[in-house]
Amino acid sequence: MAKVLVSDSVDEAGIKILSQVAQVDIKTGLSEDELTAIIPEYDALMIRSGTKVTEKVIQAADNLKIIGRAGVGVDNVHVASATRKGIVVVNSPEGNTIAAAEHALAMMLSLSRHIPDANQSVKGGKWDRKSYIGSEVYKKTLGVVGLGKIGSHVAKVGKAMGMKILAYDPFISQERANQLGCTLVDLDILFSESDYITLHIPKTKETANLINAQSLAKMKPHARIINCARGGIIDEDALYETLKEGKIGGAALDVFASEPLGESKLRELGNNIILTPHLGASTAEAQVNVAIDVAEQIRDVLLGLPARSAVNIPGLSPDVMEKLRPYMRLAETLGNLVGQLAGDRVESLNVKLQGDLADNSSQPLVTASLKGLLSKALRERVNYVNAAIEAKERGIHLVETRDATIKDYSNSIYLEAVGTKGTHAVTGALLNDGEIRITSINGFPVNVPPNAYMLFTLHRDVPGIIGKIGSLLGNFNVNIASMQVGRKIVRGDAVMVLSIDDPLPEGVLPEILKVGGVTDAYTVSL
Ligand SMILES: NC(=O)c1ccc[n+]([C@@H]2O[C@H](COP(=O)([O-])OP(=O)(O)OC[C@H]3O[C@@H](n4cnc5c(N)ncnc54)[C@H](O)[C@@H]3O)[C@@H](O)[C@H]2O)c1
Ligand SMILES: O=C(O)[C@H](O)COP(=O)(O)O
Repeated sequence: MAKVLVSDSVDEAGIKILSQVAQVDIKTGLSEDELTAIIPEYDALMIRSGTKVTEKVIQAADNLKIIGRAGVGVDNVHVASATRKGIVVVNSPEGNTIAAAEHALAMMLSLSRHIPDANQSVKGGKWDRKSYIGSEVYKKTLGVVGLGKIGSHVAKVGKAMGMKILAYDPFISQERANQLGCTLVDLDILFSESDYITLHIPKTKETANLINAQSLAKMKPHARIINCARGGIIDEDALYETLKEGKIGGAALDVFASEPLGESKLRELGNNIILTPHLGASTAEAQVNVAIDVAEQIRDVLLGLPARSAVNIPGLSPDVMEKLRPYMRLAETLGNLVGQLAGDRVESLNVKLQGDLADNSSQPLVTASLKGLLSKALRERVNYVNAAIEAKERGIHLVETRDATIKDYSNSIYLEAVGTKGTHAVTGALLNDGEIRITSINGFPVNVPPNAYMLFTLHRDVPGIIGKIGSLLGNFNVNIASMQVGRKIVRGDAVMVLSIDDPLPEGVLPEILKVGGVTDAYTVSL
């Protein structure tokens, strides 16, 4: 039975789903070394933001097939290492959108009405109504940095509260901004014109310290800034100085450059800052959503099905996947075949998707072809996640072409590879019952199913050759299951495809090559 490690606290609904297909171990609070020591036992890992899945952990994860992040941000996972190792990384892109947006809105209202301090004051025995005069958000300007899922919801609610919404997001269309009633502006304008600024962008190389002393200096003296996105997007030292000197109205932070927040000058500030311990996704509803979403994906991947929200392989809708699944097998088989014919050190692979496969949704067939091609060298180390990266690292030049006009067998895949044994090309298609047929070898038409052991010869189409090869195989006690010859013109060049019951014994291939008229011969195992 597969084993799943759950190393952060996730909702029971997720554990129930995982338990249907796997042994589930819940071990939270592990150090990097502790996690590295036990990870080789596991097929899947389920985490939230607490577990740091470092390169070291991934290196040790020899059986891991999937890392499921019960939430949005995968910045705590070394995704590049996971991809290289063929581990799928999935998340729950929408499960906590509303929770995070509502937390940002709660922060905005808490700042504007001094809720945390007023609460402390009353609990401390006071009845002070003068110190907590607030300000309304109505008719104020809200600047949303990042108009993605969370930013859009914040913008909608802000709009409903009567706020004017400015937005900065270089990747969002004017049309989308118009739909949301937002005015797209550049970051400088957003900072200088907003009364409230809320961040909803990922932490990337570009966004690290995006909000720094210069941007904070552009804010209006009473303006407030909220970060419920990721720590490290605001320079915490610059924010501390700005707040300490009273240059802006306040700040509310749910996320920090280093978490859990240790000793920090931010804790010393007074009532102009609100700090929460990364609570954006912490609602009962969001935790059920993300746990179910991610557990279902882990279950599916363990059962050999695709994941719907993989961050390191393209996600496919179920209907596209349904159409492609049989062709993935075909592409992989043909990749494996052409790779064996082309020999070692394949330099290039041309993948031509024909007929109805010639649309963009068929892209995974290119990956499947690469997986097949590399399977001889990499065996089970290559999969749909790392095939493209492994091919690139080996310097394999990939050419993809599409031709919707080629309709023989209605949908077919043509692969051409160049390797140490020269240029070889194969075409394959599916019969109505889903059976694979190899339909051409090096341009010679054939119609053969793939077989575990096969022998291909290239020869002159002259009388006697087939008989000679047949008796040679007989002498070596090789049993032929099926045989077919493909030729373009009578007495020209031809290809012979033999399916045999066992691997070809040592020494037979050189004997076949000695038969007069045989120009080349290959054994293939599919
Ligand atoms: N505090 C929490 O508990 C919590 C919960 C959920 C999500 N988050 C975080 O909130 C953030 C937003 O999540 P989301 O689901 O809305 O993501 P999303 O991908 O839907 O939206 C992110 C938006 O940021 C934009 N963007 C990217 N780079 C940008 C840049 N340099 N400048 C401006 N805009 C840029 C993108 O175009 C996109 O529209 C993420 O960092 C996520 O990890 C935090
Ligand atoms: O990216 C996210 O989904 C949030 O930061 C939530 O993190 P959490 O799952 O640790 O609460």
